[in-house]
Amino acid sequence: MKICVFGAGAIGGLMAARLAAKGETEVTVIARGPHLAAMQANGLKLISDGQETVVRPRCVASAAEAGRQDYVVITLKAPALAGAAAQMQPLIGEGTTIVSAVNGVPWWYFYKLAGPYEGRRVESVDPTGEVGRLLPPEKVLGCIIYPAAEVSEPGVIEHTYGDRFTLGEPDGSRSDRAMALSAALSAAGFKAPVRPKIRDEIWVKLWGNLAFNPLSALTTATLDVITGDAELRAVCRQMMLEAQAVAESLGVRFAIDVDKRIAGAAEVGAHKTSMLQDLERGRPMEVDALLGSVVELAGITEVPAPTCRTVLALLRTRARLAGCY
Ligand SMILES: NC(=O)C1=CN([C@@H]2O[C@H](COP(=O)(O)OP(=O)(O)OC[C@H]3O[C@@H](n4cnc5c(N)ncnc54)[C@H](OP(=O)(O)O)[C@@H]3O)[C@@H](O)[C@H]2O)C=CC1
Ligand SMILES: CC(C)(CO)C(=O)C(=O)O
Repeated sequence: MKICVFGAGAIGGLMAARLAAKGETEVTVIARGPHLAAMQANGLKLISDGQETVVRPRCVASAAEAGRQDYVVITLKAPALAGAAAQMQPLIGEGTTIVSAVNGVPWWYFYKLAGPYEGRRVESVDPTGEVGRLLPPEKVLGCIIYPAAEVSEPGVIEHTYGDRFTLGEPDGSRSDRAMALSAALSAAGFKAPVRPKIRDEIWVKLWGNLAFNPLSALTTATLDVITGDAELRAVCRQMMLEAQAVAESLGVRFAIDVDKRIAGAAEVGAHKTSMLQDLERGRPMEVDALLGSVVELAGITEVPAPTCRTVLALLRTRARLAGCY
């Protein structure tokens, strides 16, 4: 099985390192800059549970060098997707499965979503339609990322939490391609269940990101401060309730309630959200995938989302002024 991880930073590096260590799949990573150079020179180092492992997957700069793949796992930050979709074309053939492992509302969200919105485009993440054209939804397998990791120095991935990558077909089927990838990830030491309602899980993950990440970027507060402050917590809760109404109008069912989700985030403690980290490092922020898309879906479904809209306006300006949007 040929698996290419496109954008093998923290999450992609973690996945690639464990797959390569298992040795049952042919793993290629596509990365760039000093991180790629370090992996090519010294291998990919994974630090996890106090253990260091160095593996040597094929590390290349371009899809042309990697060639056709059985699976292309996209682990880019959301703002990089539209620009990178064209670069991925040499990886994609008739039998290729594209695994979308990017936080937020994905470009394929409305593909095979039974109901009045089937086939619509999510403009916030696919503004021109190019992403959907170059990465056709019928090739896509959804993936929710639960682990946490970071590139602590070029070529080195520090894995801090979690080992689950939930998979799911847009139509909910237990397809051969989903089961085969699940088996490969499980053999590499991850939990990789194939779920019938992948959009329900997208929303539970997104629920936290759409509220905590923007508020942390606006206030510079860590998760413990946001969830511990009555006023900020109320803003988060209101955003999450608005988002829940949007999602439910699209057929999503939440397995937990909003207060349980907030309590879960509070347990993470003094964590700087990824959006705050991106802001501090001057990197593109996942504004549209995490919140712009939710406000767009609120418009499509005609569900009022005034708090989400207000926070989005503030966040866009904050991100623009920092050169991160
Ligand atoms: N890290 C985490 O703990 C978690 C991350 N996620 C989500 O996972 C996704 C991936 O995040 P994460 O792994 O942290 O991101 P990273 O920034 O660590 O990894 C993305 C990598 O892709 C590279 N890249 C970007 N564009 C290209 C390109 N055109 N060609 C080759 N390489 C490219 C980046 O290089 P460069 O650095 O040069 O831009 C970077 O190395 C995001 O949606 C994130 O929100 C979800 C849960 C936890
Ligand atoms: C804040 C947290 C833990 C949940 O919203 C997260 O996933 C992030 O930092 O992006």
